[in-house]
Amino acid sequence: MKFKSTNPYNGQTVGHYTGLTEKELSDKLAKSQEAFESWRKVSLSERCDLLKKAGQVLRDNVEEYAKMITLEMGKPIKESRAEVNKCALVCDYYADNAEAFLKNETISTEAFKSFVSHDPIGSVLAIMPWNFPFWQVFRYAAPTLTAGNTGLLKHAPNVFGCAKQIEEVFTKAGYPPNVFQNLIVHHDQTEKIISHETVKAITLTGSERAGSAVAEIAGRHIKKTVLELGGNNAFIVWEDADIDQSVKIALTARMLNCGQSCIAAKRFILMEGIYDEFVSKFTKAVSELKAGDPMDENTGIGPLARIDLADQLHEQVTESIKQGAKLLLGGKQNDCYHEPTILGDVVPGMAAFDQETFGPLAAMIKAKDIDHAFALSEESKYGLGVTVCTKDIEKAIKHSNRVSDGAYFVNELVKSDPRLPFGGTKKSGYGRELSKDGMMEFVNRKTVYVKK
Ligand SMILES: O=CCCCC(=O)O
Repeated sequence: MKFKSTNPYNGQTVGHYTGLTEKELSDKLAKSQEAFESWRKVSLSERCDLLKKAGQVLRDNVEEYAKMITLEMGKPIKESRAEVNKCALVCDYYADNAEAFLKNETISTEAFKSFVSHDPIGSVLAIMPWNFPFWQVFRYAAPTLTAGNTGLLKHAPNVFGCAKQIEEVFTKAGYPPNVFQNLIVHHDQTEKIISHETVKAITLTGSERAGSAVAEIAGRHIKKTVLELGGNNAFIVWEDADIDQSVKIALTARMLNCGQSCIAAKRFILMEGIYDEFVSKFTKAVSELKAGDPMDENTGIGPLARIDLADQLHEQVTESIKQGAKLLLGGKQNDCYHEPTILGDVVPGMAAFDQETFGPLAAMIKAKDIDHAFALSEESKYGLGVTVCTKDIEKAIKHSNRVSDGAYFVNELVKSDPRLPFGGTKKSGYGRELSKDGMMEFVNRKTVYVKK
């Protein structure tokens, strides 16, 4: 099978890739198992040294990798560089902390000795999306490989060039062969990979539909999954918030990566008293974003990664307007490009409220008071994260238990950080990435009990 990646900005072909035959795939799976047998015996300090080197390879080649990201999925080049550098950061983080995370945990009992050890489990398959094509892979690979597992990557077909480069990062860093392998495969081959005896667990970042399909197959084979799925984050602005600062945060929260992020703020829930001021300042800020070629240093907003994504966003805009939302800015689509769009007077029942919108569309929603704002925020099947903007920090902290999502950020956009657990609730998935939690997902926390 042949694959092709295409620059969404100009439609030019970026690369051609040949898919693995069934025989090649079986060979790669066998090699992954073989590599695991020796990789698990490599000392932790050596594994950490290699991870540090991987971070250095990323830093040394930031321009080349950032260029591939931008060419394949249209992210503005400055954001692509930031993504590659963040991958280097997550390598450093686990290289520096793996020993502390993986050390035996003593638990006192009546035994002579009792403790929990952290053993690797084998090959972990990652099914990853195109929106942060490097970051999503490194945040799984850094802890998972360092814990002594081997990695298999099934990346999104529109970023197979990135997938190839990621495999090269590990090779250049000096990892033993087959500890990390990129699999150029079609979706149809996924079931075979998941059910193969070599694969012990699966991590997926993607849509609710993909998550459910993968978890179903994995469940049949009693294999663990970590799922990081869609989101419809609320960005709540209280009456007392610093509006200029909130607008600045809101702009990045919604427009980073051209809005193509699960944790992007999508529903802006504004107290009635500040609704007009926030909407007018936010509209001005969004209208000043410079659209254009994502390879251009000054571009703030590029195309969406594929035309079907722009079509889908446009449908959500059109449907919401039919349902009564007011078009305040943008609204037009041209191939993969969709104008940054703001809809006012959005209420539950409209597409822009109920559905995840994966692009530069911001829904402005009025709330009567704080209780109403939290009630609106909770009116979502997703649960990735919520932002609250306010000057009353203590009150905001007190209200953190009103949010059932996986994250609650005050005066900051919901973002991932290697030091903090990352993941969702409800239809946003389960399990945690990053921090110690992320490393614990794919180890056998083994109870050791020793009696004299
Ligand atoms: O679609 C999910 C985006 C996650 C971005 C991040 O981890 O920062």
